[in-house]
Amino acid sequence: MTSIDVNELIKDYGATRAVDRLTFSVRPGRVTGFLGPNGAGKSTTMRLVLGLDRPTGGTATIGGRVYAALNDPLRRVGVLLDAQAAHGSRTARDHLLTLATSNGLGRARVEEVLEEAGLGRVGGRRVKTFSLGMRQRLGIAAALLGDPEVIMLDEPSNGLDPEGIIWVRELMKRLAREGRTVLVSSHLMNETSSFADHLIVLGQGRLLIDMPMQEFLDSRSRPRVRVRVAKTDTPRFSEALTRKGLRAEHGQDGFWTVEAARAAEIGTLAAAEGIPVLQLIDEQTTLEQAYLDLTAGAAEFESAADTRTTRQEA
Ligand SMILES: Nc1ncnc2c1ncn2[C@@H]1O[C@H](COP(=O)(O)OP(=O)(O)OP(=O)(O)O)[C@@H](O)[C@H]1O
Repeated sequence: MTSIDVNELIKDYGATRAVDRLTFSVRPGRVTGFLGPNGAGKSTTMRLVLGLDRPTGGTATIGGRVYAALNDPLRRVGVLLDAQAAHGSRTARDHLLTLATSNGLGRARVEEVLEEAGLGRVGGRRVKTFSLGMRQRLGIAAALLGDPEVIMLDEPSNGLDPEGIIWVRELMKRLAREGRTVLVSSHLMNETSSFADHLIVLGQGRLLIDMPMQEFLDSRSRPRVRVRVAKTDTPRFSEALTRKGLRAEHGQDGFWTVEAARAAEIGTLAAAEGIPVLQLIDEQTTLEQAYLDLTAGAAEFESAADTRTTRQEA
């Protein structure tokens, strides 16, 4: 079985350290989600694994060998890096045929992957007439062409419609069930949690998380309660929460947000104090929020709005 192994990997572009002493393994038989904000180093890491760039330090290997040393690389590793890579004036079928014949693969395999990617009926159309989603499907078809043990997809759901997103999700799960090594990059935590068994998160070129998805879900998704009491009861309620060691914030909308607590606990506490509860809601911190908290500060580019909010809070 073939793993991708990254060991103490470093890549500098001038003064920018894009990848900073990364060490992790991508194992077969599961889908590994590869996440991080813009500029975190995901694409650079993938390019280094594929020998498209030279590391400044460390190693990146596939099945223990650098990509350039693999025999028959298309049959070992399937890659989607840039869906725009196909030549626009070629038909989708010709694009795949060129790849197939230069790698000793037959015409029948081209038809199989066209069908698999839902492009069976448009295989004769020129790529320049394709939507982004269709190009994405073509890129995935090309990645599957050599029936490879290792599949690396950079943002495969980019431009896909909801049906396409479900298709790519089911495809990745199936490839992993077949025992292949599947590495998929994304920006979106919620989306990744729908298909990945394992999670690797980067921030500013460094490894932030390398753990099973379920473990991340269990550790990051905490319960919390939103509760409202009368203004006159606010000081007593605040004291009661503090006595219980609960962390709470009082918002401008009059609600308290109590972290790591459930409605039953807060309702009982208020009742014991004789404080009428006006509203009480169980909440869950969302996965996307947990991910944003994790990568906060590691994002290279923040939107102007985000920066403003941070300043106001500071
Ligand atoms: N060819 C290059 N020359 C100079 N700097 C580069 C080059 N490629 C990447 N970088 C820099 O390396 C860092 C990591 O970029 P990279 O594209 O790997 O991140 P990413 O996680 O894939 O981001 P995104 O989600 O935006 O694709 C960034 O600071 C980027 O500007």
